[in-house]
Amino acid sequence: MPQRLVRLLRRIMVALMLLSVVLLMWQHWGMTRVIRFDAENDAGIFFPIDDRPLGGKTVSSVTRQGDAMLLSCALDAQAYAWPFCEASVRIAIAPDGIDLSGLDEMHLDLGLSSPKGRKIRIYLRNYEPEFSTLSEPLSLKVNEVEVDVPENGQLTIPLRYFRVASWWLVDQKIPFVHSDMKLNNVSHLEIITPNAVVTGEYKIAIKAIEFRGKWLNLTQLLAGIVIVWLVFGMAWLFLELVIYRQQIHAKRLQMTELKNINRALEIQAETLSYQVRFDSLTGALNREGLRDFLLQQWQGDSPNEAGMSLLFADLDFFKRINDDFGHAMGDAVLQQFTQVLRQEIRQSDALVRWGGEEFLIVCPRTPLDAAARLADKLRQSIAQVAWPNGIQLTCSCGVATRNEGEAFSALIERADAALYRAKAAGRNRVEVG
Ligand SMILES: Nc1nc2c(ncn2[C@@H]2O[C@H](COP(=O)(O)OP(=O)(O)OP(=O)(O)O)[C@@H](O)[C@H]2O)c(=O)[nH]1
Repeated sequence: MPQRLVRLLRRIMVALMLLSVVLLMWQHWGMTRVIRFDAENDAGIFFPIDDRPLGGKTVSSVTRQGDAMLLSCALDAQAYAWPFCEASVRIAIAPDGIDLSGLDEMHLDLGLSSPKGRKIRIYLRNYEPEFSTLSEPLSLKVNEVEVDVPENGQLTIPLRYFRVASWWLVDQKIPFVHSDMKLNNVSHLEIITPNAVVTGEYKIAIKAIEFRGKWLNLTQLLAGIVIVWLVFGMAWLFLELVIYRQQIHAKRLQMTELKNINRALEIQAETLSYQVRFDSLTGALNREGLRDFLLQQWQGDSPNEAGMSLLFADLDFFKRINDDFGHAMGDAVLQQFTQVLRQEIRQSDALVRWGGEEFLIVCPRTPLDAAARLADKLRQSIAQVAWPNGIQLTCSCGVATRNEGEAFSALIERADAALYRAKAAGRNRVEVG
């Protein structure tokens, strides 16, 4: 992977680690969400309710008193079986309530004056379309707690302590599947006198109501962090995959290029090896090629073994062809001369251009008389060839057979001497050395 990209990904990873730690710390010590209602700003949402519509004689009112809303209640415990009075606080307008389900606790700043005890009931009324209707206030689910109000009036209640009122479930004939506590759509809060009451004056001063919690709970935050890490990890893996594929592609191209270069070098090596051993004009072996041939030849046989014959063939008056018809014609004649010689000799013989128009024919395991016959056959063939431009050509040949233990150079010298004699004797002849 390119270094720049790796550095960038590492930085992002470090940033994500820091962000995760910061978010977890913030969730633990901060991230506070507060929904607050107080007498000073929200006086209009407090209403008195009592038991008179149900046949009771309790009289209640809600008035503003300083920084609190005061529920004053003349409670008559005789006229009705379940006497009560309450301050109803409309925190939203049904059917659109407030979702308190993600919050942790409810805090009340209260004052209480009661003829008996310090208990109050609190209802959180949840609108649920499965059974709630706007025309029937009692159809909103009643989630309740009954608590003691401390002397200082600072009351904190975890929201999970609320329970659906059993009397409400019975009254409203709510099916079991809807009987769980739900605070996802709360439109009303009610602060009510307790269950067991005596006749007398009750006063509840409500300064503030707060719902407190976190913007995100720990589970939500952890889920979010895990998702972000998973996305980051997958993006990293995907990137690695893309880069890996690119690298493989580049490697393949490189391999193909190397193969091509290799092939070109092989061809070049083959060409060079050919050029080193063969004469470029005639295709006959050159002196290096002759060396190779002799080495191969002597791999099996002893170098001192007799029986190898050598023919030294040379075109007669070749110079004249160059002079009369030009050098190109001379080259063509040399090529044709080579072809004729090659056709006449055996596969196991070696045809070597010794220099200029001089050619050696090395015949392994060939006695002198056979070599002399071959030389004469060659001479006759050359004389019979139809050369270009009606040229008449002959060749002379010196033949020698290797004596046991004789150096190859000595054999060449003897064949050359025989050729010299053939030339001296008038050309178009074979002389044996
Ligand atoms: N066209 C051509 N001519 C070459 C080549 N190599 C050598 N020659 C020519 O061959 C000629 C050889 O001349 P000489 O040595 O006098 O031999 P010759 O004319 O055949 O005479 P004899 O051998 O005495 O019969 C020279 O003119 C060289 O320039 C070649 O590769 N191509």
